[in-house]
Amino acid sequence: MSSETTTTEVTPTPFSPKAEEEADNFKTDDIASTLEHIMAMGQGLDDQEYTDSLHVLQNDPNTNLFSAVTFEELNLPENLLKGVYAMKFTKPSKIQSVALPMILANPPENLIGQAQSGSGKTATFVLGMLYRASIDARQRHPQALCLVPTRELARQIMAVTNIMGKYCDIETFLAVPGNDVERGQQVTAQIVIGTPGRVESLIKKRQLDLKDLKLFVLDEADVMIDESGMRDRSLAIKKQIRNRTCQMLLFSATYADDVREFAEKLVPNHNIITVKKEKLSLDGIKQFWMDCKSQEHKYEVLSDIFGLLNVGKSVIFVQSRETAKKLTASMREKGHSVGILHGADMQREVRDKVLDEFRLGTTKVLITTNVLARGIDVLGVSLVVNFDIPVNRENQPDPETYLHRIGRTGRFGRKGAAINFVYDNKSKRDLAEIEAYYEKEIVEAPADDLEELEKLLSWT
Ligand SMILES: Nc1ncnc2c1ncn2[C@@H]1O[C@H](COP(=O)(O)OP(=O)(O)OP(=O)(O)O)[C@@H](O)[C@H]1O
Repeated sequence: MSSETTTTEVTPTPFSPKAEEEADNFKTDDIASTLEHIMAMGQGLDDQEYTDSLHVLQNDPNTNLFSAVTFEELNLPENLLKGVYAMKFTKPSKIQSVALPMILANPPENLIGQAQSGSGKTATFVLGMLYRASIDARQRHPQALCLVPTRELARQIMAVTNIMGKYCDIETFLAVPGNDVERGQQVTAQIVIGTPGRVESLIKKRQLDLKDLKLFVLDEADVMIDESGMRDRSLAIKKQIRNRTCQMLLFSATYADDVREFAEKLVPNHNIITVKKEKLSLDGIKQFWMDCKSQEHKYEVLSDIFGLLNVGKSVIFVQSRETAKKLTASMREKGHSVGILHGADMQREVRDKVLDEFRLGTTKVLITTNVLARGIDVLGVSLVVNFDIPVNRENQPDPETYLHRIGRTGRFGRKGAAINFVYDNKSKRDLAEIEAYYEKEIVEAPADDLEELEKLLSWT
């Protein structure tokens, strides 16, 4: 089966003064348990204008947020329906209404799911996990496991699961480095969400037993099966599942052709939901390119943008941690308050704190690597800057990473913009290839006329 979707325009979501006040009063001392609170707060950030526009989108059959059915009509059990309403969702999106009947089917069905960034895939598989884990919640071992590529995404999905699972009598366990299980003890939680390395190590130490697993989810599935380290670990973990009828769900916004083929071999008797690549770019995200003339001049242009324009929360993507550090130093030297997050050589507590502060709005500009390119859902991100055009290990343009990066804005019908910095023939060629791949025009924006840029970025 296949589903093709498009989106139409809605208005942006300001960070409300009330939420900012709450954010100021909120201390992030206990990082591990604060995320749920922050995300629950985030649910209240939207204004009436957004809600009205969302209503329009969810009733327009041409959008990826449309659904012909209500959550009630999807036959969700009462406790899950209450969980959905705790998230303040009123109507399912297209992926939710198409995938949930397969996910909740009995006997369970396998699914390879694709839908645009920010269209509600997380809630789709989280409801699946809560549903399977609730069937016999008295069991004191894992029933559902979700593997993701980064600790940040694991924490986020855990928070969503805990909010949605408020009315289910089940426990969750976050399998990321730093969250240890006492020696001699086993994970008894019914739902486990984590990174492949940590999950594998718990299995090796006999602290995690997957023998009775009923549901195995790979989120950001294309990267989980494409990057050799992740793939090896994910496959080794899958081998530990002895329940032959364990349901498998794969989700991502992108699947390169060869990755999709591999996924199809990996998941037996699967249903598949696909989106054509020309339909993947969201109309709610304006895309621009800016000729910065030289690598060094990119630093000046970025500083000018944040010095002169009043942009909301922004994420700046760079290719390497060295560039992230250099750019952060340069921006701070010029008086900008920016956060930095990268995977390598950064303490995990610091990583958690940096992202929590960005969610709270304490930091408005975050400089990061591809570690935050996928899945991260922070309300109010109105601008993404590709300081470096994304390339793969062979130094070739990487359209999948591009789509995920820009998808940190324009979430669930909101509006946003992405600016791509180019400066030489290679970066221009790489971006042109990405533009051709998605068949969506990327418009030139001037690097030396910020008044004009402000007009281009505006949605009004
Ligand atoms: N039915 C719904 N009604 C209103 N908001 C929703 C609904 N479903 C999801 N959302 C919200 O939409 C936002 C994006 O959802 P989510 O993070 O699940 O997207 P995604 O498809 O997983 O994105 P990505 O491809 O980036 O991983 C979240 O803030 C989520 O709470």
